[in-house]
Amino acid sequence: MASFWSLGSLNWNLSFSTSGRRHSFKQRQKSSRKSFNTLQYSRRSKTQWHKPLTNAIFSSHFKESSRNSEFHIDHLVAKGAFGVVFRVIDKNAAEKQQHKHGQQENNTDKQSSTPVYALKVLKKSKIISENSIQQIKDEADIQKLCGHHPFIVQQIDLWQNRHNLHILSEYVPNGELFSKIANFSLDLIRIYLAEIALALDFLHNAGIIYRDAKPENILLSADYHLKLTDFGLSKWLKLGLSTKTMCGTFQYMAPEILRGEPYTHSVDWWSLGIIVCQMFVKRSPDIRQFITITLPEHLQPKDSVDNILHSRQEDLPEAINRDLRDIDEFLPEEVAALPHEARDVLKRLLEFDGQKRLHSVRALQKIAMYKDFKIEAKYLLNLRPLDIIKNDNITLFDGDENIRSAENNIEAATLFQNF
Ligand SMILES: Nc1ncnc2c1ncn2[C@@H]1O[C@H](COP(=O)(O)OP(=O)(O)OP(=O)(O)O)[C@@H](O)[C@H]1O
Repeated sequence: MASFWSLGSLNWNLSFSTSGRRHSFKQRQKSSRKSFNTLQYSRRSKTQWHKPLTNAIFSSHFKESSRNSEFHIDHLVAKGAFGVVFRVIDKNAAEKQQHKHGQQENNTDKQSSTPVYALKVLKKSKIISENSIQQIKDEADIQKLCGHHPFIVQQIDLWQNRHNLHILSEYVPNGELFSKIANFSLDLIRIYLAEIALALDFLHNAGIIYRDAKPENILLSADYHLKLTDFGLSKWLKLGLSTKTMCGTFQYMAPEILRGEPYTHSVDWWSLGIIVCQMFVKRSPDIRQFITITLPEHLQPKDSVDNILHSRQEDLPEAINRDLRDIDEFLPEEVAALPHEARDVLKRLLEFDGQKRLHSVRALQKIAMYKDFKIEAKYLLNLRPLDIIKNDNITLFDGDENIRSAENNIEAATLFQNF
């Protein structure tokens, strides 16, 4: 969870400290409030039902036979806005495996083939009270449709019990992008930028805008390739169309979103530009110099995102533009010392004008950084990021110690029991 802070020298944090949706926020929509009223009405009007009403609300997407008893909770991975993520072990498969290994003494082998998954558990009551029913269904649909992509986390199953929704996904074992790696070489960035670009381009072509690209949602697989997760702010939107709901994580939000203007899929490429800039120089550009966001007094950045979620339209940040004469004014000064192809890619991704911004894999392929390099999944998967990490003397942090602490395991068990 603390990956943001592991990049200690990131000097600007306009994100909002939050116990809720970590640093992300979404403006409440009138339409979803309406659906909540409808829900309350039907709750009153119906006198008898066999299953809890909340089951019916979600049953189109989350099957009603809970699979909770099939899994051991191994440990708590993260706490999110609506619930928690656990690392779980499939009991049956683990038993079969143990049986198979029978007399074998080699513990390492047994462990490496343990059938583990990520289980996201979300509180129905919170989803209903936040008017996020459709959002959670879209999240489930989108991950289901796109999870077969090599750089997107695959969804395995969805179910519910009386109080919670469950999303079972493949477990991505090496944590969030910046919790393991703090220094990135040009060769490593070239691979990682290409992998996330492919994932975003795939989503866009499937008629989805992602809207929450940030290091916390980019996970490192066993062989240190990347996987995009968390479709909580994604929305169905055909390529070429625009939308205007103000949402995202401040530090990664494109200028047009901050200005409250209609925006397109190119906002995801802006966020990618911010992430790439962090990889190159360990700092984010400071958009506050160019867009002054004036929050109402009761909504200062220290406040929880929940406050913003609940705010009325007129309470939302007001953005005032200052003209940008040269992109170098905006980028951190360390960028000037980077090689030409690195500066070039940053300038193209962090183009203030959403229409002029680089916004496709095809365009990315044409720039200097990708000369003699194929931005294709097959090509990338044949590369070995771990070799580059070793060759370029990049330090890997062991983020697992915390996760495996006894305290964490007790907290996980208690949390799960209470769910
Ligand atoms: N499949 C997975 N494998 C390993 N870790 C995961 C997986 N899915 C999620 N996580 C971890 O759990 C964190 C929270 O997951 P996710 O973003 O899906 O939940 P959320 O409730 O939407 O959180 P947030 O409020 O931060 O957006 C991720 O940032 C990541 O560290």
